[in-house]
Formats: sequence, C-alpha cells, structure tokens
Amino acid sequence: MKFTKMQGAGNDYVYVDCFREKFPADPAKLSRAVSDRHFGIGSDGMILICPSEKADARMRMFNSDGSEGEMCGNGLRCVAKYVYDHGISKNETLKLETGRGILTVDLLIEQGKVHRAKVNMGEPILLSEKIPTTLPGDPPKNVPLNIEGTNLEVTCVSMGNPHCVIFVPEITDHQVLLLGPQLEKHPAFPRRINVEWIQVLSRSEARMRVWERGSGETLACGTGACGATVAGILTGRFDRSVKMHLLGGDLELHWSEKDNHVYMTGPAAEVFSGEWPT
Ligand SMILES: N[C@H](CCC[C@H](N)C(=O)O)C(=O)O
Repeated sequence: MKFTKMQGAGNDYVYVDCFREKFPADPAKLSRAVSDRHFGIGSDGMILICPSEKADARMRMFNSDGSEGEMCGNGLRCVAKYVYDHGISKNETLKLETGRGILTVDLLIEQGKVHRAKVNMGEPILLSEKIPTTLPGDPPKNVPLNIEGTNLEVTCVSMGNPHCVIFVPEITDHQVLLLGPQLEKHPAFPRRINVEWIQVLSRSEARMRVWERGSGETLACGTGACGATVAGILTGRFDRSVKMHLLGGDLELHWSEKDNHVYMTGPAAEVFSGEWPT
C-alpha cells in the first residue's frame, strides 16, 4: 500500500490515496499499526482520501487508537494539498466531503504547489446535546468542573467533533498530560472529547496545547483552534480574529459575524512517501 506522510502545523498523519489504493479492510487496525512511532510509520493517525459523489474528494480520519473522528482541520488542509498537487482536481477552490458535510477550501499556491490553505470550517455547534455533553448551557460556558481535586472552568463547542476549552494563566504539563486524559474520558462527555488549554496573550493572540481524543497530545489541532477561538469570543476574551500559537506552528482563525462560519488558515506540507507492507 502506497502512503504519503503529511503534516499541518506539526499535526502529522499517514495519508492513503483511495483513488488508487484499495479501501483498507480494517481501517481502525491499520491506523493503530501505521501510527505507532516505534513499530510503524509514526503519526497522530491515518487519513484516507476517497472518491466522493458530491465533492472533489472525501476525507475519512482515524486517530492513533483506531477511533474515527468526524473532522480534522489540519488534516483537511493536507487533503486539499494532496488533491491539488497530485492532480485529482486542479480547482483552486476545492469542495471536500467530511463527517460534518462538504467544506470549501481556498488554496494558496506557490510555484505550482499548495503551501497554505484557508478552510471554511462551517458554523460552530453550540447546543450541549449536539456537542455532545451533559454539562449545562447552550453552549456550556465557564462551567465549573472538578478533576482530581483541581477546579477548572470549561467551555464546550463542537466543530463537527467535540471540544472542551479551558483558559488558564499558564499551560503546564500537569494540565495537558494528566488532566487531559481524565477530561477526555469524563462521563460528562458521552463521545469523549478533545481538550484545549489556552493562555490568552491579547484579544487577538493566544497560546494553545491540546490533548486529542484518541491520539493524546499532538503539536496542533485545527478544529481545536477553531473551537478555542469561538469559546474565547463567547466568553468575552477575544475579538473576531485570533492568531493561535501551537507547539507545531501558528494558525489564523476568524469567526465571521456575517455568515457565522469559522475560517481557518494554515500550512500544509508533504514530508515523504513510501510503501506499507499489507
Ligand atoms: N487534529 C485534528 C482533530 C482530530 C480530532 C480527533 N482527535 C477527534 O475528534 O477524535 C484537527 O486538526 O482538527
């Protein structure tokens, strides 16, 4: 099976072109195997680029534990780059099908190749039962939650996949690596959750670390950066445009007052390609 390793802001996945390769018999198992950083290729998960009846291509994303996510922001920019650079479509605005419907991606092309992309991530989902969470409020905003004796205030948003955003004065390993996995599996989140820790630097700039559902700490999370932007705007911390500094790079986010959609701009890069024995 041919594969391509790509990364967006350091959030790295193994990409399989299912226009050319057979759809894997057991994608969950394959994702666990290829993602392993010691015994596999090494990645945060696996993304399948598939034909679509309604769009230029369809993305299916699997975390490194094999679970499937509805959406992946960094992954979608990389899918867009792959689709354009490998000639699946030469449209400079692509329609890509995801678990949350068809999204539009504008490509930024240099010397014939995509190096950045701007994704219309759609409207944030703010109803608690749709996020889903049992925490009160639509959306749950600054809700107190005690984890392992630590008092937190959480704000929840879905960007197609669920996010729990926590604003802190400073981000620590304890929060990300110890409280992150406890929150991921907390009973308030019936489909588990991605956890974003945010240090606000100004009304338009912040630092973020993330504990991802199904993959653990990653260097960046596009949907998470969108969720955190929406959470920061809803709680009065941010203006409508935010630059988010993640461990693997920066993302630019904008929650439009005009159409209520969130726009995310960031890098996408191909790292190497190879063959995986099947
Ligand atoms: N890193 C991804 C999100 C993966 C989400 C996944 N961990 C889940 O929802 O289960 C992003 O850039 O948006």
